[in-house]
Amino acid sequence: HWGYGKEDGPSAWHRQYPVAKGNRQSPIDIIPNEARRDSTLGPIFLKYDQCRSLNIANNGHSVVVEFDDSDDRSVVLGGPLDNPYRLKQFHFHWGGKGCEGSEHTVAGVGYASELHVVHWNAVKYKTYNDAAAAPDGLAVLGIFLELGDDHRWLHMMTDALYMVKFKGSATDFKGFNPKCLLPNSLHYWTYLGSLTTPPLHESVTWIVLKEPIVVSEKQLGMFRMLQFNGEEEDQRMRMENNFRPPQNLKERIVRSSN
Ligand SMILES: NS(=O)(=O)c1ccc(O)c(NC(=O)NCCCCO)c1
Ligand SMILES: [Zn+2]
Repeated sequence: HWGYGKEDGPSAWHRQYPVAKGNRQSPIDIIPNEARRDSTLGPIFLKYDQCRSLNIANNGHSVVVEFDDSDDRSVVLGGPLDNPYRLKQFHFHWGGKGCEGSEHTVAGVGYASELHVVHWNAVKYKTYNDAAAAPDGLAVLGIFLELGDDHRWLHMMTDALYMVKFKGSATDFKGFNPKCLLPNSLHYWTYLGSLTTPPLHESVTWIVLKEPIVVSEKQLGMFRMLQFNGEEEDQRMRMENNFRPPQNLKERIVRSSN
């Protein structure tokens, strides 16, 4: 199975997932001066007030909070999107102690972590899995995390991490609204890309916010109590450095909101 180690990590994924060498892979290095300011790009709107979080889980690659996506109660719309995309889950990617951990980089500089809020096109596709394999199936909001003071609300999630220490563990996680994890500004870069983990489907319209949120080293350190391995496995592997490095931009341009 794939992972983030020397033998099963990002440089090996192409063997089982040849699309890893495709033309619209993610993440990328975003170069602000080369992004095309596009006046036709409107603001994005995040309609999360009616969202219903269900559970928090360790899937062996990250920690994921899942939402009830049985109707259009919580969606992202506007910006580069032609219709509303339904909120499905959010998860994080992070580094080891003090080293980089984001997936996208900005002019070659990485952040300590990156939050991905995943939405799917339920107007055109019947299921999330169908959407995840379609070129306009997913819209993922990328939010950078930089180190500084404690984040006021992140503790609501990090307090639950001890319940999902091992791969395959999950627990109820109700009443969490990801709006509390957004920065002040919704200015963004957008480009067409892919899932950053296998199966690496080229199905994502990326919307990467320019303004990071701030979390403390202590809070980010809580993520590293998680493990890649299941409880019954004898090899204990701390969950960290679960990020794919930037991929070739190929024939793409990155657009910038105003
Ligand atoms: N990082 S991402 O581009 O935002 C992203 C968004 C949605 C996804 O579905 C995946 N990948 C995924 O689900 N892979 C299946 C195996 C994982 C659980 O076993 C990655
Ligand atoms: Zn991700």
